[in-house]
Amino acid sequence: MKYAVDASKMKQIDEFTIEKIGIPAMVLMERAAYETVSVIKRNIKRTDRILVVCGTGNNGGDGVAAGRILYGEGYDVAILFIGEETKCSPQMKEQLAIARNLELPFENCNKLHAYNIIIDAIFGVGLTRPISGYYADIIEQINASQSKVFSVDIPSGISADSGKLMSIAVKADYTITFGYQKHGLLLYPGVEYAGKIIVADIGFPKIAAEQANLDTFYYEKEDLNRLPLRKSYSNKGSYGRVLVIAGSKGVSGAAYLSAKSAYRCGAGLVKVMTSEENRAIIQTLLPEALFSAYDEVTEDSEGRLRRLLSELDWASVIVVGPGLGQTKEAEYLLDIVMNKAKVPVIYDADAITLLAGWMDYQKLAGQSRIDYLTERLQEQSVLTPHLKELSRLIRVPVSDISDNLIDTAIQCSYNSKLTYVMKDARTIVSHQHQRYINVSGNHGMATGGSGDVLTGIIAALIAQGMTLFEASCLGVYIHGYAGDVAAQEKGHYFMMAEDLINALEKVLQLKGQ
Ligand SMILES: NC(=O)C1=CN([C@@H]2O[C@H](COP(=O)(O)OP(=O)(O)OC[C@H]3O[C@@H](n4cnc5c(N)ncnc54)[C@H](OP(=O)(O)O)[C@@H]3O)[C@@H](O)[C@H]2O)[C@@H](O)CC1
Ligand SMILES: [K+]
Repeated sequence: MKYAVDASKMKQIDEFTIEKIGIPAMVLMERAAYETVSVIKRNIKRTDRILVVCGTGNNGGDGVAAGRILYGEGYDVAILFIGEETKCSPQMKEQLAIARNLELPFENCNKLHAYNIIIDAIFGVGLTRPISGYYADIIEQINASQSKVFSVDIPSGISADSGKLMSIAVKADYTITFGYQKHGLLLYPGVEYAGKIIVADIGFPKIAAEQANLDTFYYEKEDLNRLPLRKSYSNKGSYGRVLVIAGSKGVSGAAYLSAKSAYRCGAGLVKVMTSEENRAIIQTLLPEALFSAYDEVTEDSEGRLRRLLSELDWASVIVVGPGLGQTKEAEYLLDIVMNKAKVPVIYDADAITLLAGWMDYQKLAGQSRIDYLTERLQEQSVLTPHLKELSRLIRVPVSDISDNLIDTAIQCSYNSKLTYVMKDARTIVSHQHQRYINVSGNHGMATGGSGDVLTGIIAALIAQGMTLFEASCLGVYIHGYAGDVAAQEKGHYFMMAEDLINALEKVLQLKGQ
């Protein structure tokens, strides 16, 4: 697990390190410059011509210092300073003075074509507003050039908070970022502008991060070790009972995919509760699953309710929604789950659309939709909307959500015990004040049934004892990782949901490696 920061958390860490610990800003800057140089040297040739493009802030200072170090080692380097010198930060002023004392060449016009390596040190985490004028012209020229581009801390023009373009941004081949990953480098489109990202340690002490209360993290391969332990002395009862309430007349795929994924991720028992019509197909495709029909014709309504309640009591975790439809029947089932379930519930797909529809007809008496959900659903609930479903749920346009993914996640879960899994190219899992940004996965996963697989994986992890938040974060990571394996084996066009389930075999075997 690694933390990622936004601009304000990074500033808190900087300030604490400089002011409370006493490490001078220039020391940090020199270390940042050395780390930058070390990455550059590994990726260029001695004969290359290097142009360092610097802005007025400390990002520019890092760039000038890196240029000076390379110059000292005999590289062919020039500095292009853009901006007004009177506006420079104190450290940038010092770096410029040092560079001048050493008679580093300064380029005073933008002859970018004469250089084949560009160090982008125009803006870092201090970028606060859209870029225009001369700055935008230079960035355009950098992007049009054939040069290899190294961005210092973050590609200039990418918001460190959201990953969005502040009108235009440098397209880098490498980004050397200091101390911590930035939200903007993990989120789209920032990811695509950053190229290969190197997180460099420049000596921020641990205590600086602790006092900043870092609250956003991501997983890497070693986090697969978080998978629940399996004991040699155990039986199927030790690994939980997943009840998948899913599917409708003639719609069995979603229920099948969810249930199979739950089994493949280690759940002890999985029961599919679906329409009687799906009995034959589910029992043929997945004979390991128990079966229960929610529309048994021989039952009267009381008998049916009794059986539904006993199924809810049987389960240690419930999935409701995949392929369930939005009929009266589906509403009835959802209503019972919401009111009677005493175990964790994952609300997915049609269940989320039905919840949104209910809220449309309710008089919420000034209560926000997020607060209504918090009050109405059991604390032990996970909601897994993709952005369109989330938009219907909280009545915020998709474009606003996608422009403010992290802020939306904070709003949803800050005053709530619910866990939100906001599914997108970078899925965000949010629970109270913590957020997880998922970095596994690829566009090949944008295929029917992919979400049903995810739901089954999360359910299995909850069934095996993980908390809802942990299970959601790890479930999303595993799902994406399986997508990466499937893409490697089958290709982005060809792969489909069943391939994700098959790829789980390889992913789960990575635990302990
Ligand atoms: N502090 C530390 O300890 C360490 C910091 N480090 C480095 O410092 C970087 C952060 O430095 P920073 O805070 O000085 O901000 P930075 O990104 O250089 O840009 C701010 C400048 O840009 C300007 N500006 C902003 N938007 C603009 C626009 N649209 N168009 C035009 N101008 C615009 C803004 O001007 P103003 O808003 O004042 O008009 C200001 O002059 C960080 O990313 C890392 O690389 C490392 O050395 C490690 C130690
Ligand atoms: K930069």
